[in-house]
Amino acid sequence: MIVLDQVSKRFQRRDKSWFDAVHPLSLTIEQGEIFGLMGYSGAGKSTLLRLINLLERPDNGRVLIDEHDLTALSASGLRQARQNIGMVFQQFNLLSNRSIADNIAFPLEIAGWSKADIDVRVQECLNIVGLSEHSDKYPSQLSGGQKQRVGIARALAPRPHVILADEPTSALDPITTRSVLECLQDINQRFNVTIVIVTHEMSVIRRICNRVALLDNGHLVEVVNVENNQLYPQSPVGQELVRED
Ligand SMILES: Nc1ncnc2c1ncn2[C@@H]1O[C@H](COP(=O)(O)OP(=O)(O)OP(=O)(O)O)[C@@H](O)[C@H]1O
Repeated sequence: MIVLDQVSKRFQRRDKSWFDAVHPLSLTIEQGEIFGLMGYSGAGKSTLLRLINLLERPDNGRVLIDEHDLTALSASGLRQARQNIGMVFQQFNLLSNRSIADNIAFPLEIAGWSKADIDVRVQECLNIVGLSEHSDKYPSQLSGGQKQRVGIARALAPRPHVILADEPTSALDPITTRSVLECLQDINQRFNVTIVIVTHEMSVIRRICNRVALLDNGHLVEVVNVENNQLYPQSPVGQELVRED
């Protein structure tokens, strides 16, 4: 379970004035959910996502994952805790000079796994995302959708409880988007991994999310349930986002 307790984040602009990217907000995401963060550009979605693994440290408030307060951890404690939180990026962020298998192995090497355990786990993850026959290729030899599957396999490799996905399908065409979303959904269902996904596409929310937090100018406007691929926001901004879909 992820608990954001009154977290906030402000950035300093070039002219030294301060800008509130995330106003104080609280949110609880249950283990096993696929939870969306949605809003217009600049709403604070990515910043909020990055507060969950402390890639951005909140100015105030606490972030609890499985009841551990990440904001109270030392640097080494935080490194350890991050093993439990995978991340998937819009532009994949693969290492171009490493093979697919070695990209997936990377977080396991950092975490100090043995070579034998890494080899087994990499094969498992390749299998899960359907890329077993591509293990010796390099990222430049894969399509966008395949690259994102490698990104997902890499995030999954250390057996995290949580995967944070920042616009994972925004660089992909609609058909590839569908297959990448199915891959995320499959991982969620098979391994009960909580997935938090930032998107500006309502279709992504409809397809795979259980709930979505709607953000507007750094404020949490409402949290909406998604049932049978439908959602009925109450807020004006939520209704606008649905209407524009
Ligand atoms: N490191 C930073 N320094 C200064 N301002 C920042 C920083 N990171 C984000 N911001 C600002 O905070 C606001 C929220 O950014 P964020 O990326 O979280 O929004 P978003 O909803 O994900 O938007 P988008 O859909 O465009 O990516 C934006 O105005 C952005 O310019």
